[in-house]
Amino acid sequence: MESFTITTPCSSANIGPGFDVIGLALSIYLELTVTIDRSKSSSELPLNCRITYEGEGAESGKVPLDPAANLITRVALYVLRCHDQRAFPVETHVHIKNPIPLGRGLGSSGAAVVAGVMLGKQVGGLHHLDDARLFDFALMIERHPDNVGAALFGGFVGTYLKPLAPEDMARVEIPLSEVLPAPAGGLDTGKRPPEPPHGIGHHIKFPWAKEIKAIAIIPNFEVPTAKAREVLPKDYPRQDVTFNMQRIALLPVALGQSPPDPELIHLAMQDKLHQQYRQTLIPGLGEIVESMSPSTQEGLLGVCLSGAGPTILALATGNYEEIAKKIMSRFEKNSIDCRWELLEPAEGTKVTTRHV
Ligand SMILES: Nc1ncnc2c1ncn2[C@@H]1O[C@H](COP(=O)(O)OP(=O)(O)O)[C@@H](O)[C@H]1O
Ligand SMILES: N[C@@H](CCOP(=O)(O)O)C(=O)O
Repeated sequence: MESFTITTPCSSANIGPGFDVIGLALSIYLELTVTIDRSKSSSELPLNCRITYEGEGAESGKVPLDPAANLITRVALYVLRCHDQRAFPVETHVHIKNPIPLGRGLGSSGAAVVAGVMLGKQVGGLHHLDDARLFDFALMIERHPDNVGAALFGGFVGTYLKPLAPEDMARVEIPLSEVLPAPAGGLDTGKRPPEPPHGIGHHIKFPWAKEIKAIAIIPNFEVPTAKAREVLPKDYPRQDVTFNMQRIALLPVALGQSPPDPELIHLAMQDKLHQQYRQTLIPGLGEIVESMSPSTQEGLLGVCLSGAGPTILALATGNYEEIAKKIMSRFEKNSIDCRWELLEPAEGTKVTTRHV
């Protein structure tokens, strides 16, 4: 029996001005425990794989257990099929433990995609795939690099896409439905799926001041990221773009400096490219971002929408509960219940092999 565990952190993307660029891996971990019984020569299981699931959304059955429909195993199959392996090894069991809330702006899908590419690599024995190449595979599925970059590499990262040659660009623009075909019969067309071009995405790690912790205030409703991207405009006024560029030039320096400078961080976390448009989906967002500042709240550094929301991320050096409760009370005015968690920067995706 072969057994290994894949651990992938959740992430908060954007951190204010860094729309689709900046990501922060945080300490809630998706965990896959995988066992493969190599003594068996055939399997009755669909695609040779059995999935069990515990954690967020388990009771509502939101996460499919069919390996042709589950995001993690579909991504693993994509990696396998790009290497001419049609299914999982015979008798593969994937147990998913997922404490990352779904559709809340904490990168649950980014973590699932990264865990999926790593699963494909491990079960397929594709040891030549290094993290840079796994990033390419992840970017064929989740096409903004901030969450997957943070989930794969860990820490506080800036991510960027390389300008691609026209033929490679065409491959990256292939509709997602062809990269990850619809479930069941459609999934195995017998054709090799489109392989990612090499070096689509890159990242750089920024320092993070040890004093800074992240408070996640998590409302009890979901905002699917795809929906939160639809409300964004296609074009932006030049002054709004300049506003964000000025702040993004400050942000990585401000969050790396020890001791942290609250006024500088608060300024560096302002945004004009996504938050104002997403207010329509997240009642109270505008008021929360505008009303919370270090000058009126001891310990607070800055507040922003986490990813596409609805979670609010507050960075702070103390008074965590007080800050969380203030933000929660603003949501309560709009009849929204929340919970909160105190998180820290996390390392990237890890594989641990066990001998059973
Ligand atoms: N562990 C998981 N296993 C399978 N699917 C998952 C998992 N985590 C997330 N997903 C899928 O991703 C969706 C949420 O993605 P998204 O709307 O991008 O929100 P976010 O990434 O902010 O949580 C879920 O509804 C589910 O379909
Ligand atoms: N840059 C993306 C980040 C989405 O993050 P998620 O955690 O909400 O999936 C965006 O802002 O759309």
